[in-house]
Amino acid sequence: MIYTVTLNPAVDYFVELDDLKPGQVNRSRKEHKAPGGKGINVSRVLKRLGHTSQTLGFIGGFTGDYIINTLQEEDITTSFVQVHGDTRINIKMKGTEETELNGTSPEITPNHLAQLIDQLDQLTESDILVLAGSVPGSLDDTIYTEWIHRVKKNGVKVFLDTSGHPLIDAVEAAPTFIKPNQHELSELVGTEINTPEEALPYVRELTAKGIDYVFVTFAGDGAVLGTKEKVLFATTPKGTVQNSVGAGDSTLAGFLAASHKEVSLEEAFRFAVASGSSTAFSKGFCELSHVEELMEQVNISELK
Ligand SMILES: Nc1ncnc2c1ncn2[C@@H]1O[C@H](COP(=O)(O)OP(=O)(O)OP(=O)(O)O)[C@@H](O)[C@H]1O
Ligand SMILES: O=P(O)(O)OC[C@@]1(O)O[C@H](CO)[C@@H](O)[C@@H]1O
Repeated sequence: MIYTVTLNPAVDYFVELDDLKPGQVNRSRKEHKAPGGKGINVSRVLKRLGHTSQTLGFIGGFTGDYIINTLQEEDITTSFVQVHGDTRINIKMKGTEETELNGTSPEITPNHLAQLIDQLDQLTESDILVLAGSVPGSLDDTIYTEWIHRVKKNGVKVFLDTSGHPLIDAVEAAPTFIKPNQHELSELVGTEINTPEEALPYVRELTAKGIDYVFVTFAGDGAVLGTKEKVLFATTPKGTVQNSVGAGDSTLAGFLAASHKEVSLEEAFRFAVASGSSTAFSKGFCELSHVEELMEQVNISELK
């Protein structure tokens, strides 16, 4: 079973406006809401791609109820730990540019934390654990690192998608998979990375630490996937970006979905990139038929 952990879920509130004018009353043209948070997005995309998963993490209040109800309507199993405050609301504004305002997490107590750790301790070597998103302020930045060490003892494979200190710390614990974007990789290695070629030596360093898959995305400028054996480059399909929220989560979900079918590394890479782009070119998340269509535009080569 695939388990996704979202420590800090969100109701994503999408607002479309002509232009965002700071310091003025702005009025939206259109709005909608959706359950959000990186692990939850991975579960929702997996479902669209025909795979089941279970969502874990902390949730609370009326916003939490909305997330749970919507996921259950989509036939996704939820096993969140209930906390006392309200799950945050993240505002995603689309004017001439995309602007995001992500909220803070409700407080997570030691008791809540212990409940989630109990769930993680049930996982076994046939399970995959996705740890995705920011770490709430009431938890330690090293939490992903501790959990990677803990569940690896039981043979669990860990897919990690986070940024900043939690990522810098966790690479030393060698998760199975990481998916930094170009900026997150730059922060991780302490050097600005502008091109896939510049990423190559750092991707090699990371795989040498024992990370099986290092997947670096460059938005519409391609992606890099490194393993111990080789480092691949993929072009991204061309199209009009409608919404980049969840594109990276769709890439991760696409890679998981393809890997479950035991296809070649190249095919899994192609499917993952097409999944990310399908979401970027859609109002919501990707659809399988669109992903398959876009795969034809993804060209893979080896970086040397
Ligand atoms: N302009 C674009 N054209 C084509 N595909 C895109 C574009 N932007 C994003 N994508 C797709 O989404 C994937 C992830 O994009 P990106 O590098 O922005 O990651 P991210 O920052 O993790 O995403 P997110 O916006 O979800 O946080 C890319 O590998 C690509 O497949
Ligand atoms: O604040 P975090 O946890 O880093 O990111 C949260 C978030 O921006 O990530 C998802 C898109 O990847 C959204 O659904 C959500 O609002």
